[in-house]
Amino acid sequence: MSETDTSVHGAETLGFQAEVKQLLHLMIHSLYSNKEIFLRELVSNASDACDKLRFEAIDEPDLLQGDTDLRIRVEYDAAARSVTISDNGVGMSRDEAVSHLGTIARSGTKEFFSRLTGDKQKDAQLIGQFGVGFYSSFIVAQKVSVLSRRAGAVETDAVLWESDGQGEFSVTQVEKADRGTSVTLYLREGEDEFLSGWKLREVLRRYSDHISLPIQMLKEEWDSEKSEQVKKTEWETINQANALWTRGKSDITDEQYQEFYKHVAHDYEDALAWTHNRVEGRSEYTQLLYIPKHAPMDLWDREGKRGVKLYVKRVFIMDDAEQLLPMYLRFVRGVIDSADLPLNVSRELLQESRDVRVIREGSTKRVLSLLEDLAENKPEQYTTFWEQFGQVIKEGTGEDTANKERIAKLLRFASTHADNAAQTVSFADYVGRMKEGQDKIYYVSADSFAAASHSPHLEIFRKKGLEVLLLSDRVDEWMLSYLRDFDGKSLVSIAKGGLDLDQLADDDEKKHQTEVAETFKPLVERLKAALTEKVKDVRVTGRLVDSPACVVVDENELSPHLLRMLQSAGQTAPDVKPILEINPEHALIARIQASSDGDFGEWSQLLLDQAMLAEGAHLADAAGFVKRMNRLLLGGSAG
Ligand SMILES: Nc1ncnc2c1ncn2[C@@H]1O[C@H](COP(=O)(O)OP(=O)(O)OP(=O)(O)O)[C@@H](O)[C@H]1O
Repeated sequence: MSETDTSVHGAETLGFQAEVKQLLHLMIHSLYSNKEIFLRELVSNASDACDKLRFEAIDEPDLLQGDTDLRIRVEYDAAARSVTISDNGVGMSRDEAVSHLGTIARSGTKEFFSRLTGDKQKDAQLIGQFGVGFYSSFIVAQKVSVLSRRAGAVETDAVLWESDGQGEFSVTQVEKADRGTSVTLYLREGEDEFLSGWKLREVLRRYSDHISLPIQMLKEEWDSEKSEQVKKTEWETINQANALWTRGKSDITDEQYQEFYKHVAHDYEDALAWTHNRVEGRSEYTQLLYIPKHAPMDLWDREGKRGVKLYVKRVFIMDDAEQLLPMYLRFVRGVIDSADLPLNVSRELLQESRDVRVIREGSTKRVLSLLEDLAENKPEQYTTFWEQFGQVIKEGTGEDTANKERIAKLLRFASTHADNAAQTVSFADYVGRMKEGQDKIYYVSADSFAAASHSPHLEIFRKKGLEVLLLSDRVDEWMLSYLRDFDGKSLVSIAKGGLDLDQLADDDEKKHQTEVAETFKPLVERLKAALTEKVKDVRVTGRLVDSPACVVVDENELSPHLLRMLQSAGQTAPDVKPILEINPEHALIARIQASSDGDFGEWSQLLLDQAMLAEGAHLADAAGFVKRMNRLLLGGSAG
């Protein structure tokens, strides 16, 4: 928070929050090559301020005080070397100016600062993602003055906020004849290019044409006597000044769509893709929804910002209307403009509204179609999307049962096919590569990709050339509890239950397995007796090739990986004893079989412990394991 320093002639000097100072410094250095964005940001703020006023005036029409033509004006003064952006929007009170223009109160702030690297280019991108906003004024201005009067406040109760962007700002109570905000930038040395009507018009048209309010500048005419452009007293509107989403698709260029995205999403980068539709019939609404290129800083913050902007008949109602899209599409940004909702709709009302339910279902379908289109026709873009938002989409399998099948088709996994961590395999790819006789989709889940891809359970699959999906995202186990099959093929964990690869084994193999099980029966019984408290069962397996043993759990039990996740989340997890499976072909099994009764207990324990370790478990008695292993390595006896 800011702290009060001095109070001179009614002006109060306050310090910026530490993060603001840091951000200002970074912004000036990292974003200089794209300095004209300050104009976009200030116009965007002015437009938001007008939207807010229009919304507040629904309940309190007096706020408009007869001045109902909301607009934004841009002026320059060559002599004073200043540019001013003014609006007749909602304005700010003194306290609002202090907190909005002196601090950053946004979720994801901590995360943002922790990710800065000092590398100009990378940081510029991060700042862009974080949102540059008002502070971008200081890229070109050595001093900024904000004069503002809150709608509803009296003339004498306006505020003048001033700063050179160095660490402090001052606020003074002043008079202002009309409502709204004027931001004046006193340009730095060398920034004179913005003292030109032509240049300002060019930048405004490029960045702010989508703004639905008129953006006005004073008319200029060429004076041949003076040989210069001369300003008139009349204002002219330099943008189209109608809401972009109400225009026909063919009247909007990609650049205009992108600039509008930056305005609604407060993003600095282009969007990855968008979908724009007008829905008519029983429910009438327009949606313009975008998928960003980057996950926001607060994607995993439950309190984080989400949702789209809601308009009712072109009147702005609220930012972040969460009810308009399901949680797993929380990264989508954009606008929904309803013709059916009442103007005084509240957040509570949104929760119960049938119209909202219809909009939500319709919008979800549109976003899914957009993603399907990317996946099919623009695979590179889909890869970008998946890297950023894949884990969130997986939540949809549990959250949105109605669309579960469509969501399942959008999922991508790592698998033993490419054997790297990139999640590029769809269920359809997997099914297309299934072996003859294979009727299941196999997967293994672990705490990390490395643990999954080194799982001993994979050995027989690798040997037989059967593909296995390698799952290691935190959300995977949760997803699997909802997603049991795909296209009629059940999803089967290779670490659970007695693996039934019978259809894939030939007669000789089957015969061999039965014989082996018979031969090793006595050893199995000995192991069971030695590990009686620690395992549920011991059996001979055909699933191992290089490892001597592994642990599995029963089909209907929670996997060890899931149990560990529950424990680390502080939940009480049931006590599940594993089943120890041994590889009869392994030399270590032969060694154990030959060990004396005195050593057998130690060997059994060692076998179990190493199988647990390979599975990713933490041993309760790791020191005991090490001692035991060393003793046995040196050929000693249990003593
Ligand atoms: N012209 C204005 N009229 C009224 N309030 C304003 C105006 N400009 C800025 N503000 C207030 O200051 C706040 C901070 O503005 P700033 O541009 O830094 O961030 P933002 O618009 O919230 O987000 P972003 O940084 O992503 O643009 C705004 O949210 C708004 O409350």
